[in-house]
Amino acid sequence: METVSAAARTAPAAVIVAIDGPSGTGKSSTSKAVAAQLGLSYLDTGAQYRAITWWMLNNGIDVTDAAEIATAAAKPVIVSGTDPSAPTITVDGEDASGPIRTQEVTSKVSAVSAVPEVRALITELQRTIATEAGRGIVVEGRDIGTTVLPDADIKIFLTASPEARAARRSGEVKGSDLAATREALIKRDAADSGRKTSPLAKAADAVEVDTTDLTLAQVVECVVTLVGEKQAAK
Ligand SMILES: Nc1ncnc2c1ncn2[C@@H]1O[C@H](COP(=O)(O)OP(=O)(O)OP(=O)(O)O)[C@@H](O)[C@H]1O
Ligand SMILES: Nc1ccn([C@H]2C[C@H](O)[C@@H](COP(=O)(O)O)O2)c(=O)n1
Repeated sequence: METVSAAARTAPAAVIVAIDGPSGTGKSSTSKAVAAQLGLSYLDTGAQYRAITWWMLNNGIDVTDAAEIATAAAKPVIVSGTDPSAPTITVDGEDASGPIRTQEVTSKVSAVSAVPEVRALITELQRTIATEAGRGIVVEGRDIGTTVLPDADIKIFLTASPEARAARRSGEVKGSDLAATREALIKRDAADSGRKTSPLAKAADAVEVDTTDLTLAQVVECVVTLVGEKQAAK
């Protein structure tokens, strides 16, 4: 007869939460808060694409040349720390959390992340991290529900008007130009939605949450409730 340990009998099943959406819809803030509240790990997949872009820029790779990007893609070692209260990202052992947020990286990341060889490597890394998260994980990005974790327990697609998203982003940087921020967001979303390989898209079975008129606390409560309902129905 098969024996089951006491720990295995009592341990709750790991829960996988996929949160996708365009830039500035609140994916990172929401995902971190939900993960912290539910005791889950957290993975910012955008940070991984930013990290590989930063490495390419630092290593003289022509980021307008897809073939050059593809050839170099496996060289950097990217490590993500998944504690929602202190997420980390290193490239070849170096802390990259600051440099990956520069304007230069933001303006180049869509081109680098569109290269299929980059996506294949980063997707594999993301799946390994999700598999190893003992209690479960909240993974946020653009293609998590459609491609990276199509069997996620719950998929959320966050949206917000371009005006609300631009206002949120402008609020982070003193003196920033609201119209220019809005145009930059729209341009990056168009590039991310228009690429051939796993574009930004809502999975057919994702729940869409429009955050335009919701506070961050309301969005977090909404997602925590949806996760709870899904787990209760299991
Ligand atoms: N519901 C909300 N109401 C008001 N501000 C919010 C809300 N959600 C997030 N924010 C703020 O908007 C900004 C962008 O949020 P966040 O970084 O979480 O978005 P994101 O979708 O992860 O963006 P990106 O994809 O560009 O990384 C942050 O300053 C955050 O504090
Ligand atoms: N799953 C993902 C996550 C991110 N990207 C790309 C596209 C984004 O413009 C960029 C930066 O993401 P952010 O830090 O703004 O969330 O990374 C992707 O292609 N797939």
